[in-house]
Amino acid sequence: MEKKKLVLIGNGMAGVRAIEEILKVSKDLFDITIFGSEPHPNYNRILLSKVLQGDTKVKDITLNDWEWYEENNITLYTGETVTKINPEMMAVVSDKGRVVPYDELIIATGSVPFILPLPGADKQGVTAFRDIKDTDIMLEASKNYKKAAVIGGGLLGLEAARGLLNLGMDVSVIHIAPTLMERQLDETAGRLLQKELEKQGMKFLLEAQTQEIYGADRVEGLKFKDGTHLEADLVVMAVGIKPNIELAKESGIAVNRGIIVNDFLQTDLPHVYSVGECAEHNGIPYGLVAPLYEQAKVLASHICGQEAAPYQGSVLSTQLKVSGVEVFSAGDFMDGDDKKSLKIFDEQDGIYKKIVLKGNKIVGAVLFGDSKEGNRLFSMIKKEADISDTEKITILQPVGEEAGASLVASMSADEIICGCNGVSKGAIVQAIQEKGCTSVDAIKACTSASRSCGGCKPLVADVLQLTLGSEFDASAQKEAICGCTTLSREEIVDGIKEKGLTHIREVMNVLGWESEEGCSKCRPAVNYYLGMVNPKQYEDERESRFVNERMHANIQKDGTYSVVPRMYGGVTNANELRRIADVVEKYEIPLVKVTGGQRIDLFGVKKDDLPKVWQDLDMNSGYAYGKSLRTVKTCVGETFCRFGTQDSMGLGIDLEKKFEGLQTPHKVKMAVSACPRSCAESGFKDIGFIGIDGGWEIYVGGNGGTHVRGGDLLYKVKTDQEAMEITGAYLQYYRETANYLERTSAWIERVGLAHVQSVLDDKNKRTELNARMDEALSVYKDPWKEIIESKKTTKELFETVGIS
Ligand SMILES: Cc1cc2nc3c(=O)[nH]c(=O)nc-3n(C[C@H](O)[C@H](O)[C@H](O)COP(=O)(O)OP(=O)(O)OC[C@H]3O[C@@H](n4cnc5c(N)ncnc54)[C@H](O)[C@@H]3O)c2cc1C
Ligand SMILES: NC(=O)c1ccc[n+]([C@@H]2O[C@H](COP(=O)([O-])OP(=O)(O)OC[C@H]3O[C@@H](n4cnc5c(N)ncnc54)[C@H](O)[C@@H]3O)[C@@H](O)[C@H]2O)c1
Ligand code: SF4
Ligand code: FES
Repeated sequence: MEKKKLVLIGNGMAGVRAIEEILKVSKDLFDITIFGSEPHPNYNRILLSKVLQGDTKVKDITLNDWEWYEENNITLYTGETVTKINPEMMAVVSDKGRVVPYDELIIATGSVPFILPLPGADKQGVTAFRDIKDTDIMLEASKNYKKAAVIGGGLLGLEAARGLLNLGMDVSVIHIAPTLMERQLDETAGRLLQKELEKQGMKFLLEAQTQEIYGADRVEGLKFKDGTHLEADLVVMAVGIKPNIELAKESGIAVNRGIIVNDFLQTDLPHVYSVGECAEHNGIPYGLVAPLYEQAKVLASHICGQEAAPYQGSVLSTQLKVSGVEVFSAGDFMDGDDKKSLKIFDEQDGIYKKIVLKGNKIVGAVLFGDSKEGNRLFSMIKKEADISDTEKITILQPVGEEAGASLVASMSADEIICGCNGVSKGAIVQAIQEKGCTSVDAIKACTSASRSCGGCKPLVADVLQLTLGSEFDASAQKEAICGCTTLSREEIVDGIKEKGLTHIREVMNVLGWESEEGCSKCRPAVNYYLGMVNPKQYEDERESRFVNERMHANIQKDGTYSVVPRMYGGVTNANELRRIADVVEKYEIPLVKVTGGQRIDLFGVKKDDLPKVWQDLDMNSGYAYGKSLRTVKTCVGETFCRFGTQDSMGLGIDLEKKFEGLQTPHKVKMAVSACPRSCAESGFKDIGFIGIDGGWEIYVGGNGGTHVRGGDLLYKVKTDQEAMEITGAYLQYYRETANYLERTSAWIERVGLAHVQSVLDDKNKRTELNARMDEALSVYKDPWKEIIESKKTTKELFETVGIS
């Protein structure tokens, strides 16, 4: 049978999902041609926020690569826009003059960003945030300019603003309404969100109406209706979107705000369907992927001639993708008239939860500060669950057994885990049990769960853990650590444990390395894994370490070394300073510099002088070269600062003394600030502490380097002792599950904050982790003193070993 010709206009998320669904039904029904205006294969638009925030790269957000089109015999025209649909000829015409006939046509042209018709809106430096091109404009601007203004305090505007902050820009959000995200949040949640984002460094101008964008060729600022102005050299417009309907309208297809479709996504023109943000169903054009994917499924069944349940509209739920902020909103979230609400508001901890009830049914919810219950509430809203037999408050705050159990354990099989892709817990369990999926990536490939915004990854990991029990490994990734072996990190660590391996060579022999000697990638990694598994028995193989770690000093451009002595919590005294000054003079050290980590760096030390310098300094190594704890930066705190509510120096010194010398997969930096002003930059450290009234907030996964990342709030604790206990357990879990050379910022993204929290919530696990941490710390000896005391090591390092 000859295949029918299917043409898709719009190579975006909804259109291509419809094609995927069609191919699932049958690969032989259609000859498929796709037109896309953008020059890329189909990519995950949602993750552009993460690209801007520095968490991922453009190259990593492709959903269907070029090979996928080829493998499925799809003719793809990228960088080519369809300009005309000719219903009589049943053909489309592109801007390159190409004419392609169709038997069935799908219009999935998405939306266009709404650009305020302001004077100056066409100036250089004014952009929307919709596609890769816009993202590139912002990334580029951040390299040369400092002041960004984002117009629109909705989901898109706030995600853009967070990204620009991460890129080092000074960011102001101009919002027309009195509170943020007013389309998704009530006033209380909107204000809490504003407070939290202000803490992160965002500035806000509320109820502000922009009148003009001024500047010469490039934007220089914004003028407002009240006569005030704001300087800006980048302006991002995020004031909503409009369904992209021009092509359909000009072709005579019925349109309203969007292209009007029926319950099977058919337009009023025979053989022409529409799906995605451009389509309007029952008066609603949708702007989130979950409903668009539901539409794509119905369309696929219908176009393939299968019996399909009609599309009946979608209830929406949203989450803001800004790290450190938990915001969830679903359904009809405003109370009033016939709707009553139930609220919990913990002002001290900044937690606000609200459900909206219509009679006995939950119709909406807003969560701020703790969105763990989001999925459960969303399922109840979608099912229009009757709660007349339930103690109402337990819906917001489960008590007893339910509160203690993991969230996924208490979910029923039909409850949705991945909102974007509509994947239920039951479907994930089925993929684990019947298709042998053992990792989040495998589940993604089998079910599409976690394929879009990625927000459900921690829950998917929890379902895996629940279903696989002891066979589950949070960091299960089937990725060989290097070309010398096919084994992943987990397989190597398991091999070391199960077979009792104690040397690098033994690991390579027993676990079947392809190259006898290993390489510069696997030798240091195996060295670390061996030390991590057997801290007491394993003797570190110095030769497998990188040169700086072998020499316990950082080699410089000219072959000399830099030496950084430990200064606990950045605190020093006259004796230490005197000794440092004497050493500088005695060894003619050319540069003395204060580091960003609050200590003193001696640059230009000759290799032969290193042991003598260490001896004269009589201070511990600052490990400025190692994959270990570097510094604990502190502010002066309550001892001297009038804002301080906690003893930041005290906690910082205790932390540094306890964890110094700890071997970790990558370097670890900490900071302790005694109040939310965070002078020690606690939000951008691997572990950061911020003093609040009555305790500490602990942030994790922050990074201030090439991939800037704001830390996520792990816990709030009351005492220094609790802070130390959580830190020990957290660091040990990182040591045990991260890949060698994986920073905590990348690790927490991979395994998920919620997953780590679920491990640390368990008191027994915390105790066990701390016990293993104490064992690892018990073997620490200061390496400088060790070298000085061992003539053999001194001779080997400073007389025979060449540095390469
Ligand atoms: C930064 C950002 C973050 C987001 N985050 C989330 C989120 O967290 N969760 C969520 O659910 N949603 C999110 N969204 C929204 C989500 O990305 C969209 O709902 C989704 O991409 C819409 O899919 P679509 O296929 O309808 O449109 P699109 O993905 O826009 O695809 C339409 C494609 O058609 C092309 N096209 C248009 N006209 C023509 C023509 N005439 N000829 C050829 N090609 C044409 C366009 O160039 C475009 O590539 C986000 C959006 C952005 C911009
Ligand atoms: N996490 C997510 O789910 C996510 C993230 C980004 C984008 N998106 C989607 O992308 C689309 C676009 O997002 P959006 O935030 O632009 O749309 P939006 O309509 O949700 O928000 C636009 C905001 O801009 C404000 N606004 C309107 N005119 C203004 C003006 N003149 N000055 C200042 N503020 C003004 C509005 O009050 C509104 O809050 C939406 O469909 C959204 O759902 C979703
Ligand atoms: S973080 Fe707070 S307490 Fe610490 S120095 Fe800054 S203002 Fe003072
Ligand atoms: S909830 Fe967005 S990918 Fe699963």
